[in-house]
Amino acid sequence: MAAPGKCFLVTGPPGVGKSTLIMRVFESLKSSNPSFKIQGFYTREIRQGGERVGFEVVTLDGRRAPLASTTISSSESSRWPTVGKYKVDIASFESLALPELEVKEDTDLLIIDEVGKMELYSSSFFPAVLKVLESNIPVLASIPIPKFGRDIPAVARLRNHPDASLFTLNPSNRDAMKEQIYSQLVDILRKH
Ligand SMILES: Nc1ncnc2c1ncn2[C@@H]1O[C@H](COP(=O)(O)OP(=O)(O)OP(=O)(O)O)[C@@H](O)[C@H]1O
Repeated sequence: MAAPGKCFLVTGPPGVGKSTLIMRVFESLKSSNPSFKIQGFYTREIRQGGERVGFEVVTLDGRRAPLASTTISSSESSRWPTVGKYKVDIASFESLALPELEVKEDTDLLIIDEVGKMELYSSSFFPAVLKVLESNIPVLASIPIPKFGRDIPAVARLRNHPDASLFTLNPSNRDAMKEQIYSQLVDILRKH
């Protein structure tokens, strides 16, 4: 079992700065010690002509794969689940994200941005996240806030996990939260 508090969960409304915080913490950790072995992925928008047409998943070392799109309409994609106007390409997500969640002997930190509705359409994703939590590896992840009062069961489970510390962002506290998370993580990683 991971030591208490080794799972740092960042949450808050859409656009509040969860991904920005996670990437800033990642960059600060890497510049404090380039030999820290940090792996994981983040999700970013795909824009065309100023319009959001989908999302892609990007590993911390820069490999990319489509996650969801408004523009794909093949016979295959007609069976894909939808989130709003986006069709979720589960196979593409899994091909990149699942190997990234495999903890290696020298892994210091796992970054997962985010554990959200699209990602959770993969039935293998949440078990892989729980497996990371069961290892002794610190985790920095983002989770959505409940929408219209409805919580995603896997997200609720993560939030209530005994190893989880929750950081709820707003525009006034996000820079201070970044410093707080960074200083706690750098301490843990130095001892790891
Ligand atoms: N600390 C900050 N200072 C200034 N601008 C910020 C900060 N954090 C985020 N932003 C800006 O706010 C916008 C949204 O940030 P970001 O994508 O990190 O939010 P998010 O919470 O991850 O969004 P989503 O829920 O849609 O994934 C970006 O344009 C980003 O540059």
